[in-house]
Amino acid sequence: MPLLGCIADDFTGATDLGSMLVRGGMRTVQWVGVPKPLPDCNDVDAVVVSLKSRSIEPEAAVRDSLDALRALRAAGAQRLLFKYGSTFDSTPRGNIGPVAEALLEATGAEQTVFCPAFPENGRTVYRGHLFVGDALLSESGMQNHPLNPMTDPNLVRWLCLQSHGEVGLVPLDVVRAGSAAIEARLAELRSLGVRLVIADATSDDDLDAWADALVQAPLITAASALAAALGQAYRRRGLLAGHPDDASFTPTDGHAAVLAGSCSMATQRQVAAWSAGRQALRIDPRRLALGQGVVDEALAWAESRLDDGPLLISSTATPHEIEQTRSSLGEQASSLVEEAMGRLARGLVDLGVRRLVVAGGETSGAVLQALGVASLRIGPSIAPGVPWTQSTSQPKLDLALKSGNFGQDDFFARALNCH
Ligand SMILES: Nc1ncnc2c1ncn2[C@@H]1O[C@H](COP(=O)(O)OP(=O)(O)O)[C@@H](O)[C@H]1O
Ligand SMILES: O=C(O)[C@@H](O)C(=O)COP(=O)(O)O
Repeated sequence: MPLLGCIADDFTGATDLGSMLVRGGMRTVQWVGVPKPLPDCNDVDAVVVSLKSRSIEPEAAVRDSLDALRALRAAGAQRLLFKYGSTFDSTPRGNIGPVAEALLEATGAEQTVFCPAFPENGRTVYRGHLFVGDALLSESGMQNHPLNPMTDPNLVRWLCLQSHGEVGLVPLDVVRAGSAAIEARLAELRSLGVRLVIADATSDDDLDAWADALVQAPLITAASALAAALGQAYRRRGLLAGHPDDASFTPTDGHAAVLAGSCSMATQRQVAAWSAGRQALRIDPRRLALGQGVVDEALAWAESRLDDGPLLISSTATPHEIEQTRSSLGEQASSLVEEAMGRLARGLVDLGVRRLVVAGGETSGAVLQALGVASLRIGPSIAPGVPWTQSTSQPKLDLALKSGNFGQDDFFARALNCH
């Protein structure tokens, strides 16, 4: 029976979380949406439901998250974790605040923490301010995100905008005083009616302290890194019975390709590094909007080259180019590109691609939905937060869903072993 049920607001975030749960010693399955009928979950410690709820209307995100909660409860999950991006990807309207408040209501939990820190990937929270490496969130490149520009690094202020309730903070000095001090501060905030609490944390030891403090919590909201610490804390308390998974599988035979729809800075570097010496094609959203057969052209290009080795198709653009596209296409630019990425994925699989790297959370959601993948097994890690996964349905596909800002510059070549 799963101890922990997880709701992830995007698909790369879900595999990131799956990878960390496995690292934390939890036997984990990942569902793409809510499967019908529900699979048997007796032999797992954690179930992750991947939603595409990060950038939709807040009401729709709440509805999808509550559906996922019902399914997780029906599967027997006792505790709940709501996973969002370690860069707190959201807008002043949501969806982190509205979903968290709806989950508080539905679970009857009195309070929940918000812990986006992921120190191994440079995301730290100090005095409620989120840093990416040495830069404040709002100067990290995330201020230019096409869907959720992160223009304020102060998470207390940012979460306040999206929530009804008051937002509190457990600062680092309390965290460093240990889990009992954290619990005492949470109780004090509860007595003041503060139900939403930002968690300072700048190191993995801080996450261990948080995990110990939250071992009995019915509802936690966080990025993935806390999950690894939570798994270990659950085991220390004797809450996990089975042996951890060995996250390994035999790579599937077939062609390999990369689809990049992320415009994040790390993806821009990764696309440039790949394109410097390997097969690469760029698609232009403005040509997509004109209905110029861009997807068919790209698939014809791929068909004649797949035998020569892995190739990349991307829409990755600089902030300036995105601005230009947005001024001519408006909001529809993102959905046009996502729809094209879904069709490209289907076309590539028809051409024999069986190993697919996808860059971008929304992009991965569009691709998995287009491919009709229902659930994934978590495999070996390629970079912190990015594992290989394998689809459990036919045709068997190896999928690496890369969060926009994760991975080294040569991530694509590393993933596909083509150094
Ligand atoms: N050239 C482009 N112009 C405008 N939007 C784009 C372009 N390329 C991709 N997009 C859109 O930008 C969004 C990127 O989000 P996502 O895939 O989640 O990446 P990340 O993981 O970096 O956040 C997607 O909706 C994608 O369709
Ligand atoms: O926690 C993270 O940063 C990632 O798991 C994640 O969710 C990032 O989202 P995308 O950059 O949109 O892939």
